[in-house]
Amino acid sequence: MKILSAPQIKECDQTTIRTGISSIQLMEKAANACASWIVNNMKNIKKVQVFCGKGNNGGDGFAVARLLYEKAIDVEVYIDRGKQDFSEDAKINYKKIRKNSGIVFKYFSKFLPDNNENSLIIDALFGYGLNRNLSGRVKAVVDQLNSSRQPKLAIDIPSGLYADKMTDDNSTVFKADITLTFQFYKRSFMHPETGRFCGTIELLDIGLDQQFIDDAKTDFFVADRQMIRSIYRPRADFSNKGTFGKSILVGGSYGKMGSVLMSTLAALRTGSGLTFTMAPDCGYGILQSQVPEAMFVNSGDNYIDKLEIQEKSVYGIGPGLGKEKLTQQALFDFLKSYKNPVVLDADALNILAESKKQNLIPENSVITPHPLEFGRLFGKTHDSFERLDLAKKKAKEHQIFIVLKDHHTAVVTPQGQVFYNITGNSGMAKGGSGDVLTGIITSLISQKYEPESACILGVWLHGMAGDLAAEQFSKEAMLPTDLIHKIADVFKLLSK
Ligand SMILES: NC(=O)C1=CN([C@@H]2O[C@H](COP(=O)(O)OP(=O)(O)OC[C@H]3O[C@@H](n4cnc5c(N)ncnc54)[C@H](O)[C@@H]3O)[C@@H](O)[C@H]2O)[C@@H](O)CC1
Ligand SMILES: [K+]
Repeated sequence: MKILSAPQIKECDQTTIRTGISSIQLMEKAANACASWIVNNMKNIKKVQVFCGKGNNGGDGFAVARLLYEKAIDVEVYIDRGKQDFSEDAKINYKKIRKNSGIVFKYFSKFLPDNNENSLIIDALFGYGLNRNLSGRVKAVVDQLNSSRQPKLAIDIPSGLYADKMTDDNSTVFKADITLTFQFYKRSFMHPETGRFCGTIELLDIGLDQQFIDDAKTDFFVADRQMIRSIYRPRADFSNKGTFGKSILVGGSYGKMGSVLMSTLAALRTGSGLTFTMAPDCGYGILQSQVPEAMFVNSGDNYIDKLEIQEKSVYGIGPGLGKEKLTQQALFDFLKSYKNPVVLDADALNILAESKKQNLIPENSVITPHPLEFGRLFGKTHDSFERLDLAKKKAKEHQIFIVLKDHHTAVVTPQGQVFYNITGNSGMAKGGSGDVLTGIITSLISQKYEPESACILGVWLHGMAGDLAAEQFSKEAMLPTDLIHKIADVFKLLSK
C-alpha cells in the first residue's frame, strides 16, 4: 500500500471531489466512518468530548459529534475562544450542530477531565494541514488532555503530528490510544519518535479516487497483506530438497552459539531445502544435537578463522560471530572472492564498520542493522527520519538492500524505495530476535525469492510470528525461540 505525502493526500481529496462527490459529502463520509467505528468498537462509551479546530479536521469533528449524538451518546464540543475563521466545510458542520440544543458547547479553557473510562476524548483539532507546532491555547488544552486518564481517540492524525516529518523536540502532540485515519498510513505513524503518539491505528476507507492513488508517485509503502500475498509463493509439488536451495548460516563463537543456532532453526522452519551451519568446533555438539536437520561445517576452534566458499548457496553471516582478528580476516577474504548476494548481520556488520570496509559488501546483498549498527556503518543521525534518508542514499550507493530494524522495520531498496513493516511488537525487542530474522531472509533467498521480496516477506513473517507468540505467551514472556515455532502458524495463515 502506498504512503502519500500530505500535499498528495490533499490533491487526492480534491481529485475525488472533482470526479463526483462534493467536498461536504466527502466530509460526511469520513465522519460517518469514524462514528460507525466508535459505535461498533467502543460499546462502553457513553459520552464524548470532541475538540475541534478550524480546518477540515475540525469539520470532521463537528460532523462526528452530530452523528454520535444521534446515536444517543452524550456529546460536548470544545472550540477555541475568539474569532472562528472556520474552513468552508467546517463552518457548514459547525452551523448544523449549533442548532442542536442537546449538544453542549464549551471553550477549551473550560475543559475539566472526566477521568472516566466511559467518556472518550476525540481530537479533531488538526489533521494533515498542520503547518506549525501547537502553541497558545491549543497547546495548553492538548497538554491538559494528555494528562487525563480518559481514553483518547484522534481523527486522521494526532494533533501536533506532521504527516511526513519529525516533530520538533519537546513540542506538544496529542497522545492517542486510537487513531482513525483516512485511507492512508502516514509516514510519521511508522517512525518511533512520532508513531508513539498514535496508539492503535485503524485505516478507514473513504473511497478516495483510485485512479489518482494508482498513478501517484511515491518511494514509501506499507507492506500490507495484499502485498505479502502477491510475494508469497506456495511450495510447489513435484519438488525435491534441491528445489528449495541451500542456506549456510555462519556465526557462533564460544558462549554465543545460541545465535547461529537460532538462525539455523529459523532458516529450516522457513523452508530452506538444505541447511548448513558454519561455526567453530566448540559448537559442534550443541548444533548437531539441537538441530539434527542441519549439517555442520567446522570453521575454527573457539571462533571462526576460515570461511569456506560453497557453490549455489546463500550465506547468512554474523550471528554470534565475534570480532576476533582471525574472524575479521576470514570475513574479508570471503567477501573479496565471493560475489553473490549475502545476508549480513550483527558482528559481520560491526567488523565492516570498524575496518571501514563497507565497500566489500557484494551488490544486491542484504544487511540487517539495528539503529546502532547502522550508525556504526554509515554515520550517526539525529532521528529516524534522517536515518532513513541516509539509508536510502547508502542503499543506492552500495546497490544493497538495507533492512533497518526498528519498531516498524523498513526495507530500503537500491532504487531508494522504502517498505515499512507493520507486523511485530515490543515483545520482540530481545536479544536473539535479529538472529531469527537473518535465518528467515537467508532461507527465502535460497528458495529463489528476489532479495527485495525476501526482505519484505521475511520481515513480515518475523513480525507476524512475533504477534502470534505474544498472543500465546505475552510480550514479556515470549522468547525469540517462540518466534521460530510460530513461523509454522504464519505459513498456515498465508496458505489459506
Ligand atoms: N475534503 C477534504 O479535503 C477532506 C478532509 N478531511 C479532513 O481534513 C483534514 C485536513 O484539513 P485541512 O487541510 O483543513 O487541515 P487541518 O484541519 O489540519 O487544519 C489546517 C488549518 O489549521 C491551520 N493551522 C495549521 N497548523 C496550525 C497550528 N499549529 N496552530 C494553529 N493553526 C494551525 C492552518 O493554517 C489551516 O487553517 C484531514 O486531516 C481530514 O481530517 C476529511 O474530512 C476527508 C475529506
Ligand atoms: K486530529
